[in-house]
Amino acid sequence: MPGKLIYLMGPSGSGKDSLLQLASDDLLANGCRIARRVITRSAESVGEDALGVTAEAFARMVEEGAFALHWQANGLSYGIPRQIDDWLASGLDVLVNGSREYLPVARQRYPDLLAVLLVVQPGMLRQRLLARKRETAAQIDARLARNASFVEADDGCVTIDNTGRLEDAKTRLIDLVMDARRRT
Ligand SMILES: Nc1ncnc2c1ncn2[C@@H]1O[C@H](COP(=O)(O)OP(=O)(O)O)[C@@H](O)[C@H]1O
Ligand SMILES: O=P(O)(O)OC[C@H]1O[C@H](OP(=O)(O)OP(=O)(O)O)[C@H](O)[C@@H]1O
Repeated sequence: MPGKLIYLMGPSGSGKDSLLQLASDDLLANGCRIARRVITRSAESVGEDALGVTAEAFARMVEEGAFALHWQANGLSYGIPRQIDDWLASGLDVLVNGSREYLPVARQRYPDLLAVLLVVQPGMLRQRLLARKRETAAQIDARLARNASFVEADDGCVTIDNTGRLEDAKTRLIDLVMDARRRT
């Protein structure tokens, strides 16, 4: 029986990377792999367990068919390795740190994916992005402006609120993943 693709999205600063890091052991223990992204961001500033590559290397990987999914945002290119298809075929669930903009394309390729939207109370994103100290003030403004173009949630996705403790968001994520597995 194929596994389930869990597509995690949320505005920049909502806590996707933090949540995946905190939940990684429990996800693994529950038969869910986390896809390691390839990003055209320097290794030092990747800030997650991603592979940083040059734009040229990324373009080559696209040509070679290295990615199951790939998109561009925030001036960067992101790729999800094809390996996820082997995991899914072998019955493992796979969690992807995805893009809200790219969701319709991802849905075409994986019609049964579970879309999960991580949200925080308005006003808190800037605070969290500033605390992260990865982007410049201008980059933070651009990321906040980008949010205006997305609806908060639709019928096709479930939400996790990360306004409070990250530990609570993790509990909700694990529940969702286990529930999705039971229904597959
Ligand atoms: N529940 C939380 N409470 C307080 N700070 C948090 C929480 N979740 C994430 N953060 C912090 O917010 C910042 C943005 O989180 P991050 O995981 O990088 O978000 P994203 O990957 O969605 O852009 C980081 O500095 C992180 O430590
Ligand atoms: O279409 P959107 O939903 O806006 O998403 C665009 C991209 O931004 C995030 O990446 P990244 O990890 O670089 O940014 P973040 O850490 O600031 O969330 C997200 O994971 C997407 O790859």
